[in-house]
Amino acid sequence: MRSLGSSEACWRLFGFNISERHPAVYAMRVHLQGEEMIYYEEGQQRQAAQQDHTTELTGFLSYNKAHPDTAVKYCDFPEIFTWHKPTKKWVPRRGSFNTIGRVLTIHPLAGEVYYLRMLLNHDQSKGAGCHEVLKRVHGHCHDTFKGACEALGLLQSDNEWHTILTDAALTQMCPQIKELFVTLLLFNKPSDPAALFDQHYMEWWDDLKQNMPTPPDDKLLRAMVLLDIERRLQNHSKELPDFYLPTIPHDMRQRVREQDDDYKHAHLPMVIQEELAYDITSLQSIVADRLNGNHALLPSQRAVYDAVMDAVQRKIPLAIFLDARGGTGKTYTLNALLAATRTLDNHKNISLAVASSGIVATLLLGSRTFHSRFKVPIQITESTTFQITKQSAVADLIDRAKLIVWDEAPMGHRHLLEALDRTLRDITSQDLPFGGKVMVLAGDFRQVLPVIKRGSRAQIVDASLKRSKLWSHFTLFNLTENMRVLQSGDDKELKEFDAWLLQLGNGHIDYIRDDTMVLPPHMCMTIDDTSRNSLNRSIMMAVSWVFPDLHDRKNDYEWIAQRAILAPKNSAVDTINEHISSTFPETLTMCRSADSTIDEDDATRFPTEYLNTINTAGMPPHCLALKKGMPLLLPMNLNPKEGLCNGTRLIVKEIVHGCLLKACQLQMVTREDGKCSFHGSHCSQLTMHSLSFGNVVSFQ
Ligand SMILES: Nc1ncnc2c1ncn2[C@@H]1O[C@H](COP(=O)(O)OP(=O)(O)OP(=O)(O)O)[C@@H](O)[C@H]1O
Repeated sequence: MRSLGSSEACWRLFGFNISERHPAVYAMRVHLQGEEMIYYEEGQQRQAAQQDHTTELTGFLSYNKAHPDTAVKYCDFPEIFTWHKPTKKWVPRRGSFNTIGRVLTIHPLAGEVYYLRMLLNHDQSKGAGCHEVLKRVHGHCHDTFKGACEALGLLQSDNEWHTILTDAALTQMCPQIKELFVTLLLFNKPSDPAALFDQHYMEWWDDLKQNMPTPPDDKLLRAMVLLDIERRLQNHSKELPDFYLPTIPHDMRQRVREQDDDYKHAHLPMVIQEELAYDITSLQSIVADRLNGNHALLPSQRAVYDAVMDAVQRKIPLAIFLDARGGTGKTYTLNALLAATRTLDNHKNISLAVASSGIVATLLLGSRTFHSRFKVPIQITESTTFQITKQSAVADLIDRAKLIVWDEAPMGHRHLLEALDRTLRDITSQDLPFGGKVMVLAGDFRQVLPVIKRGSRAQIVDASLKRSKLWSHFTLFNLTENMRVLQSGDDKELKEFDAWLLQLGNGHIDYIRDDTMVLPPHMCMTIDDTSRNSLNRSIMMAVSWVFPDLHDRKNDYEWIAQRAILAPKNSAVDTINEHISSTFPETLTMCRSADSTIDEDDATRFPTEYLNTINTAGMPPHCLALKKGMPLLLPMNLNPKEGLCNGTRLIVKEIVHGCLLKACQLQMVTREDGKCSFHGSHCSQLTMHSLSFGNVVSFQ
């Protein structure tokens, strides 16, 4: 020890403690039955064997046996009990010493004892009176601790996926099961997808058999199921080999094409087929309604429509920016454009729609996120290029597209626009802005600008599209009439809110300080003095202000879809969730992740219980406590095509085996009178098991 200064030197001279451990950590032994560690001097084996071998673990088991009401986990025992060494017994703690227990770390290669340790850290150890009881899960006594861990969903294994697929075969239609399998592949990384496929594919072909003129043989049906899975994976830019699934031999593909009408024209890449598969009648009726129907485009909307249609039909380059704040009919106009252009050229015209966020992508006809459509890398810089090769199917699709629509474009970094320009010039081999395509960008610069991590105002402004050298190529169109307010009739509150929002966006609100402003009183909640100083009470008040009588109104989707609580930190979200969940009388289901290190050697440095405690931004918590009827918000783009993306609202309907969630999706629909309302659509299935960082569904 070196004393660095006079104060440190004095401290040392006076003999004060130079280290302290708080709280005290009690190391707890773990061993299999009858495998307690015994220490003895050489030649003392006999005496040692006759001694009392009680350890903390056997003491814990005996205590539970004698006191069946003790429901405390092994690892939590030292917080309430103290280990009396002379008698080798746990006795209730008298003082309020702050001690925590840590079960000694075991390497995964140690076998059963490693899994025993896992169970001792789990609720399973509560009240366990012997080793065997730990193996009993849901009434079934497993042969091994590993089996018990698997049954509890604590291990990365495919067993639960087998169970889910078996259950699905009994209750669901084939296309739903195949979609579920694709979700498993994409987000849960089963360890042996080929084995899962081989075991279950026979239950997935009923829908394919129906269209066949003659009964197909098993080999052909297997190829057809694989082809179906391949098409579904391609929607997510994935292929069968990405998941070690068998590929389909060329002659089998040929046989499928000859047999099945659906696959006859399958010579075009899937991404192109998808863009040619719109229901033309419904597109035509959208166009008819928006040109001449009861809800015809306003003159300002029509001006955009006419300019774009003219450019597409005459095949001349055009770049438009549609500046429109929320509710002015941007999506309405863009959908009219997409519908009209897709019916051109004998319905063979391709128009691509992309949006900066998943939730906006669900509102535009046939839209994808900008990132997924153009394969944008995660890090974007000035020289970024999209991961699209000139020979790829996506390049072919982009080359065929006559119109590209990008909604909520101001959220995108100018580097994205510039990279898109380079990509389009390269794919079309035309040295014109955006390769000579008709580009329609839409959005509102008053809303969210590109997110620059810890960026200053100047850096954010510099990242905006307006700072791009390409901005000068855009012609500006404006939509100013707020249709949402207009449709509401004489809703004074909505009108006032719209006016206030506009003032805010234009920077005309009075700020108290740099970034602090006073909200209008009707937007604020009043809080009484007693609640002001108590975080929990104020959270409870906020919850009942936003969601009064939630449980009684849990089926009122319109009402639920109109409210949300935003919180800056995961910890606050957890507190709010806990409070809301406690208002539901239904049984609580705990859905836990199975966390493990990628490298087994790291397992001793980062034990499972430590991984379970990690709760950072972008990562779901280890434990999701769900109840039937609870509203949820999905925080990631899971399957935008099915409407499951960051921001989708769901209502819990059922939790199967603690790892599959069946939830009703709240979707916005435009009614006959042109107004929008929410309704609960089909039941979505989401898997909820995190097998490694980042591939999980979570709810907040
Ligand atoms: N010309 C129109 N005739 C009738 N209804 C319209 C018209 N234009 C827009 N609407 C309706 O106004 C509402 C708002 O339109 P839309 O959702 O397209 O606005 P937006 O600008 O995309 O809003 P946001 O940015 O908030 O998504 C919708 O219900 C839409 O059906």
